[in-house]
Amino acid sequence: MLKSIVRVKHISVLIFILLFQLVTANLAFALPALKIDNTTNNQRLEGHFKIWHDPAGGALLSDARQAAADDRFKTLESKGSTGSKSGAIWSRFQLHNTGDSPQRLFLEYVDHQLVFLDGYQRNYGNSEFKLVAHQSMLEPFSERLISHPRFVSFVEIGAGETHEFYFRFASDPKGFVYPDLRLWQPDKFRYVQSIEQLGIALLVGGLLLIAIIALVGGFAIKDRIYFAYFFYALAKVIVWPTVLGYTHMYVLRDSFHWSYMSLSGGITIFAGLVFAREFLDTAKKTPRLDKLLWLMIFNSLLLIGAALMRDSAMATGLMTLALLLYPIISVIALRRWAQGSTNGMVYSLAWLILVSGLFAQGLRDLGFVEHNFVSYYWPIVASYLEMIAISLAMGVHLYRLRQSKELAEKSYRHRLETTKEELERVVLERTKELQLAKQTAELEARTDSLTGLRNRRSFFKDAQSMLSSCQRNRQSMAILMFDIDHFKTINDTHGHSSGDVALQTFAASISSEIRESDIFARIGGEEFVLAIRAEIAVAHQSAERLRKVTEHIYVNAGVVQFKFTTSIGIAMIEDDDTIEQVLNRADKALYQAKRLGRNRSMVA
Ligand SMILES: Nc1nc2c(ncn2[C@@H]2O[C@H](COP(=O)(O)OP(=O)(O)OP(=O)(O)O)[C@@H](O)[C@H]2O)c(=O)[nH]1
Repeated sequence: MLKSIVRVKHISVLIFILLFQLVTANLAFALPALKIDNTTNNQRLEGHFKIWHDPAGGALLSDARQAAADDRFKTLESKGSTGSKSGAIWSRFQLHNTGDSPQRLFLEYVDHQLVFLDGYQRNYGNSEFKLVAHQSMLEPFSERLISHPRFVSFVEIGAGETHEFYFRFASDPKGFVYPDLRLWQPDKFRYVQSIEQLGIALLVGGLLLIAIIALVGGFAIKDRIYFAYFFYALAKVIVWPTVLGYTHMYVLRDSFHWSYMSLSGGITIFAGLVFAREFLDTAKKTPRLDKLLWLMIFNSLLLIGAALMRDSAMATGLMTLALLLYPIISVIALRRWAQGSTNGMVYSLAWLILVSGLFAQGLRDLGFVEHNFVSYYWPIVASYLEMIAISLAMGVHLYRLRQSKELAEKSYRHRLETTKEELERVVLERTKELQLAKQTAELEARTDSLTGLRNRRSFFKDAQSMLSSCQRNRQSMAILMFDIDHFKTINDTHGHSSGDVALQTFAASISSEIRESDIFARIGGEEFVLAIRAEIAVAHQSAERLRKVTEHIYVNAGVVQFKFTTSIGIAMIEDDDTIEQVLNRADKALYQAKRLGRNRSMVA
């Protein structure tokens, strides 16, 4: 029993579905009129219209009406657009005002890519069609009824009335068209428009800020990567408002041309590729892939050329090629990432975001992805996010540059410090050496090299100061002049070197017998002189003592030893004496001593 009830229910559902399909397929205009009233706002017509493709593009309203009568209007099958088609797409729909007052509405075209829009309206069943929209991108922007980057038309429907519409969408000569409109209350439309423009202004302003910072950075750091980044950001500042229609709305109000979009697009692609080369350092790190990048740069230059020459077919082809080649950058970035480059990692991510935006736009235009808020704005947001990601990487780049500069400065300071210390040490060492050399030179200048005693010059200097001091203090001073006896014979007998040893031994022996304050010097070959502070008697005693000391000197000359004696001349200083005068007197006394038989001392 229960089973049969379920079966009957199933059958009735099936019959209902079949009947529904039969009815909907046979009705020329199966879609019911869209109900509107004063609450209608941001209402898309999608699902409430049917379309007809006119491949030649020359069909008039009468042709479209005939197509409708022949049931040639079909439901739009794709999600995004009608795809790239030549000619025009006609859409047909009805609006029914359920309210008790007339409705004035804005009909906004949902995309910015349309070139022509025509619209016809009539009160269903009685009146003739009238033209409610006749817009063209080729017309100056200033002539638009409602100032907006996308086409906006105005319709009015009386209370309780149903109106029938035919809208013609065309992109000349071939293009992507999404035949959809949005209904707005005019005041709400203006409010949403200002919000949208604020959002776009913020994005573009952000890009401009990035461009300025990059430019300042370029001048400050003198790194050309920042200039490349500035150029790229600036190109984006130009391309997005141009593509979205704002450039024509605010700047080029009277001169629309599609080539401006291609030109700004070409420049942006070119700038992006130049920046990618710098940022990823492809010339050095991936030389083979770098050649592909050059190819892409060449393609972007051709695109710029085609846009300047206003060759639409060539520009479209080159732009498509440029976008199709874009994934190569991702490959390069991934390759650089694999090589351990942080820039490579960031760029892989940034480029993925950008390509996803462009991909979304492509899929939407081809009709694979729904035309909605996200698929409409994702490309520009993605393009912006790409710049943010790169900005972060540039920040990191700057931070690292600063760090390595600080490190270099630190090690430079350290090296400087070490070098300074080293220099100071060397200077100190050299100064010491120089002082020592000077001392040695001075010593040599006043020393007799054979005996180590003062030489003649030094004796005169030191004896002079002793003389002055003694004359000042009225002290006695004596000069003892020594001359070794028969020294020539010593030389002749024992050899010159033995004579030298005799002189050295004599000098050492006498030196050890006198006071430190006494001035002893060798002033000639075998002549020595001693200056002492002493009375005449003491001087004489000293001379005798030293003479006796000399008698006991034994000189070792190989197998034989020999002795020698010395004669001494003594002279006392007198007032106003000079050293020479005293020496002369001592010399005379010495001569006396020699004459009297040598080995004796004589007072002058
Ligand atoms: N070995 C050596 N001999 C020297 C040096 N300087 C001078 N003589 C020698 O000393 C000798 C001095 O001789 P003389 O002036 O004739 O006097 P002397 O032979 O000592 O005779 P008297 O002075 O009269 O006792 C010379 O033969 C010089 O060549 C020296 O530095 N070394």
